[in-house]
Amino acid sequence: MQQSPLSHPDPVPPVACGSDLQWPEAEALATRLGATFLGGVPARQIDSAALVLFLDENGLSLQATGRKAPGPVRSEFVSGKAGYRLAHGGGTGQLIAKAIGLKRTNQTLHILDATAGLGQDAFVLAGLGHRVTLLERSPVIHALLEDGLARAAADASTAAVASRMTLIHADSIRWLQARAGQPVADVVYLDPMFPHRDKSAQVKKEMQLFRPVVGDDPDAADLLQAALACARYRVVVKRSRRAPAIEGDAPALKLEGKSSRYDVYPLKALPSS
Ligand SMILES: C[S@@+](CC[C@H](N)C(=O)[O-])C[C@H]1O[C@@H](n2cnc3c(N)ncnc32)[C@H](O)[C@@H]1O
Repeated sequence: MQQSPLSHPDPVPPVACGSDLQWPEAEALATRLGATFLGGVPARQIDSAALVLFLDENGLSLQATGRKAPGPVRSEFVSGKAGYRLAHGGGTGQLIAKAIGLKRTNQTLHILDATAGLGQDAFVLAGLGHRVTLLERSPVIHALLEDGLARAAADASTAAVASRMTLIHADSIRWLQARAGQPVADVVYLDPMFPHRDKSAQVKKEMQLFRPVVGDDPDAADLLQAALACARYRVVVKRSRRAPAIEGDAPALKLEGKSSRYDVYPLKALPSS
């Protein structure tokens, strides 16, 4: 796994663990992140911090502390929504697949997901057979995703999909700018944070914990420009349905779903076979 110095300032919450079993791993993570290590203590009993990274037998999660805190957020591929979608998903009929531009199920591409987050969209794309390189700049979100991918790689139901996903810890703007003019992937996929996103209960809970860690991604316009200089065929941007397009070049195509929209910036026709 590649590491690189980051320019984005991130508030790093303290790290705690569920039992002595996870102690060495949790302590090593705290050292790596430069975070305070709280040892083995239930997250709900920690009053000193608003957020905590908590490692237990279910993996690494971001949790709010205190008794009335919303539930944990983790990168999860084996169970929950991602696992269900992999088993029962809509294949190339899904809006995200249409935005990427697939015409046939046997066509595979190299996709760069430059705003990896918890990896849910990248997992859908890798589930369709694509090779996905994931870039995430927040050390906290990167740690959650790294943990989710490791658990997916160890489970028979998700190992093949996880093997097509490569995670890199980097700021995508700098990473792409360093490669400007050379195609780094067939498609560059972006899903930056937006101040007023979806208000569904699940998204709300995730965002309550996510936003203090990653902020609002105010540099999304720079990211789009950097992506346009590095994609072979197209750049695809996910927005919430009513959000304006990212500032700068206008998308040539907009695909609207129930809550999300995909803005497509084509550069060159995709191969048809
Ligand atoms: C809305 S979340 C992405 C969610 C993701 N699509 C998923 O399915 O889980 C946006 C993420 O992009 C990351 N991000 C934003 N700008 C970035 C950049 N320039 N480089 C790397 N990561 C970036 C943020 O740290 C955040 O984790």
